[in-house]
Amino acid sequence: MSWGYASHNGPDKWADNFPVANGPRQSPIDIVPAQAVYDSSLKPLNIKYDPSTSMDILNNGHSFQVTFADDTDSSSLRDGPISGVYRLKQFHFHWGASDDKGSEHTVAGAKFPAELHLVHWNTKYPSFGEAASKPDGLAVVGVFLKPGDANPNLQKVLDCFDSIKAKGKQTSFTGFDPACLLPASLNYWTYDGSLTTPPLLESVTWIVCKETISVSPEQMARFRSLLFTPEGEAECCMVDNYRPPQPLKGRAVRASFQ
Ligand SMILES: NS(=O)(=O)c1ncc[nH]1
Ligand SMILES: [Zn+2]
Repeated sequence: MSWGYASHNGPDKWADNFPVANGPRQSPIDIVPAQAVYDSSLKPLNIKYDPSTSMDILNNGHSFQVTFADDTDSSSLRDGPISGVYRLKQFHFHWGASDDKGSEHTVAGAKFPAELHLVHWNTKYPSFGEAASKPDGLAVVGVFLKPGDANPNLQKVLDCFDSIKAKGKQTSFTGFDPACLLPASLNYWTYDGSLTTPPLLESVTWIVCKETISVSPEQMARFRSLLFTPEGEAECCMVDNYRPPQPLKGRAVRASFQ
């Protein structure tokens, strides 16, 4: 039985196979801006991505992800709340069956229809796999999607959904610069957390942007046209692939802005 987002294998069941699900630094969380502490020592995010590192786009049965070549530092994240260089490995999204839900982090209880995650690993470790088990191993930049005008940069990703509709489908996706998915302002909240999917490893420095990017209703419909299921199986729409907020357990959330 593998994990998923249904009632029989979803977030409430993950602790059965992944006991860290009840750990001290789980993600996502509800971010309460009024309780975030402004930290003037936090640096601006230093993000440099090289479009030639984008490789392919895959439906992995939980989300879709765009994977990057991470054998050099050419697509990486520096500064912000982290030390050293973290390489971009992949980005993916989480979304809902309707616009009233879908994000993993919430802001003073407010949910967004979708959330983008850009996953980076600390190059002080030899690989993503190694880094994923270390408390300072990963850094994920989160961006909320807000209903509004169509997002032309997002459309480039959505246009190849016909070739990755079912679980396991993959297609080439080169020359894409994920920086075009970032909001104009890189003001952020940051806290120590975890992967929001099994194995839920407590190795993530979360960097959640305050500013949102736009997505149109038609574009949200495209997200919801993907399938959790492989070809040949009864079709199950890929929707509500988000984990709800987890207990803060005394953690501080810092803000890079006043
Ligand atoms: N959703 S997440 O960014 O915490 C993640 N990345 C890889 C596995 N899970
Ligand atoms: Zn994610």
